[in-house]
Amino acid sequence: MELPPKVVSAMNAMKALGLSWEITKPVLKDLLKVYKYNWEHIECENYRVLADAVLDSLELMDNDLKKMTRRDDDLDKKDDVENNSFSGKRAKVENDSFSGKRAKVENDSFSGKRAKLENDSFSGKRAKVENDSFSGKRTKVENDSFCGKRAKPSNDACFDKRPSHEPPKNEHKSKASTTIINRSLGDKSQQLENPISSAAPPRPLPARIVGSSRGKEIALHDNGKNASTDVDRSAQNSSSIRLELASSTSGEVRLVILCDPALPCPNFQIPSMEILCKMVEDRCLKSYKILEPHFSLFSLLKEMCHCVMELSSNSSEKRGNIDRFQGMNPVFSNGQPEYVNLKTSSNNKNERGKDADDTRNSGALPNDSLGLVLFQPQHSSSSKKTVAFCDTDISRGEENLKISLANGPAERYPPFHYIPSNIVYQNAYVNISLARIGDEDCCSTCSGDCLAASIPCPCARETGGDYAYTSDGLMKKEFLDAIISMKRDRLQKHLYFCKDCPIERIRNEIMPEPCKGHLIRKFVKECWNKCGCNRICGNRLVQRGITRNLQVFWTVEGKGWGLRTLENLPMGAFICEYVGEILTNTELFDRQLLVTGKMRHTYPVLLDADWGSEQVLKDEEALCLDATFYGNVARFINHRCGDANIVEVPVEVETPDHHYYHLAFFTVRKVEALEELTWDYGIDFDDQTHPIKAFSCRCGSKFCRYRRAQIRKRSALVLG
Ligand SMILES: C[S@@+](CC[C@H](N)C(=O)[O-])C[C@H]1O[C@@H](n2cnc3c(N)ncnc32)[C@H](O)[C@@H]1O
Repeated sequence: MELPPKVVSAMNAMKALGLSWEITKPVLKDLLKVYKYNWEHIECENYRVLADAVLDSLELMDNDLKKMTRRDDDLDKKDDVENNSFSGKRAKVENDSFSGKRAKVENDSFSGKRAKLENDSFSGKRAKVENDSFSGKRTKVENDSFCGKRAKPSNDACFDKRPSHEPPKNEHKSKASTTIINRSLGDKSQQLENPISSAAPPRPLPARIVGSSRGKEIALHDNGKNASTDVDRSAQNSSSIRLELASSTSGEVRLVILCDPALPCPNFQIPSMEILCKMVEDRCLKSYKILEPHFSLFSLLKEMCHCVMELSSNSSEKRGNIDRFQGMNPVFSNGQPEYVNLKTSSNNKNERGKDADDTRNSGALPNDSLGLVLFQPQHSSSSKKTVAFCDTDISRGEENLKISLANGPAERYPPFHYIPSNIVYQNAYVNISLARIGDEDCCSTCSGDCLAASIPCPCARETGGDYAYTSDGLMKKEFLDAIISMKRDRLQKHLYFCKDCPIERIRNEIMPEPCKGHLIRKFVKECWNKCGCNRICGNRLVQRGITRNLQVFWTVEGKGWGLRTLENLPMGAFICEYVGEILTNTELFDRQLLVTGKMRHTYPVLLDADWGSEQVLKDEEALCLDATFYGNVARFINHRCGDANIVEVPVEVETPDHHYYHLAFFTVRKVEALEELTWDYGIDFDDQTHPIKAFSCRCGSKFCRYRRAQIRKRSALVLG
């Protein structure tokens, strides 16, 4: 029978990742069921959800095989073996592939915290958490993904896959969450644990706006005195993060976000309100194409409050109360539950006459506030969290333009010294002297703008007799294309192999391995001080520094900080140079040995053009740039496999040799404002010998090499 085109496309996409039809088919089948045959979810991000689900199923098969082996050895656990025979496990693998996938999607969108947030053990969720005993998050998510919308009996059936003798590991944790509630809400907890619905019928729409796009359920409650008790229990039962909206007849409206602390999630961090808002706003913009320029989550929440008031009291008189709704405050935590206070009182005093901000530290909610409450899970209460509200220039005036920092966790902002141009650390030999620049390497007879002259000057020699830049200050397409194709073809032909490779020498002085090859680079040569042209000559671009509006921001994919543009960029636009300390490779190697604990290196770059063309390069001539301690904005550029939107171009400015040069980033396509700028670091994720341990790539590209490497590894484990 001929397969539907959508199925064929999905299969082909998986095949391209090395995943066979046999492995993909059952997973896809289940995914379609879960998503009610809505292909949109499955197709987005080049079938990312499907790829994750298949990967998870492979992993589970692998785990199951391992478990089986262990169990085979253990005669006392005969029942276990029966429960987990390969065929019996099949259903489990398929189911888990979904839950795994679902967890992944949500992790992706909430930078690792989602899986945590997703678990709902607040008040009425006790039974559910008790069921959740199979293996932490996964089983819990399985429930949500598979059975969340079903009637209770089938819900329970989902959990029955757990061997009956396994203890309910998380039972005690649901108690912990209750403790938090009581502690956090004080006398309000009872109201929130037994929420009572509004006099008006539950309104699914506002709930959807705030929390549904990833399948989150939101309970809309009213804890007012005159309300009835027909809460939307189904939503409550299947929810994992809840936003409670409570209003009273006295005009108080409170928004409460409840996160479950029940399951261990060492990386759980409460996001800053500003980041949270930004993220939701970005999503809204993306999903709903909201064009209103002043759209903000807070306005939306405020609107929600208005609606609650209007619906619950049938009166618009109380709007005044909410109109005094104020902006959020930065949140600082010292182990207390964190919340942001949306004050109803214009003088910021609560009814006890205390400054409302003080309640941040008391752990109690002010009685007269609109509290947007973020509960901090108990297990991470000791970790210090700060929220950065920086509207600052991270370059401290060193660049032509301010480089802003969008809000993010302040404690995660790296301690480094901003420098606008490279600086020699110690032993690197960088010979910058006018004497080394011959007549053929400069244009001393030029004047004004070289690009305006009818014949290209000697400085264009390096780029084949034509300038690499257009008169608009962009890199020419042909030049960009050549650079990109050389980078892509690295395995084919564009590599130099040293006789005596400085890198291999450092790794093993006595028995160095053969050189792994160095990329042959296509250089740009800019006019410089010995040239007759002026400073605004079109062949001086990189040396004039940053001219685009850039911003460092906290990525949602879990990549840490990243760099984005605040303006639309055409193809070929210069972004910035990679600036850092100029080190010899030995110095870099020594540094890496010294790095301890949580200290992380940025990815250093080797200035390795032409190494292979030299006989033997002395250590002090084989250079690299390290931006860990001293660097510029480029240290925030994250990696993307294959289809990054910027590319690094070697640029010769002060020296005619290729030991030391500048590495400048140019866009390879149009980039829209607010898009992250990414660069392919050229990492080989299979290379275990690289001095810097590769990270788990979360670039999200369909060309992701890390993902492929993982697939290869797992397939090898499972299949052979
Ligand atoms: C040059 S820094 C980039 C800025 C970095 N994200 C930060 O917060 O400072 C390189 C580091 O960022 C992280 N990173 C970059 N690209 C990544 C990706 N695609 N996936 C996951 N982590 C990434 C890795 O920890 C890497 O070592």
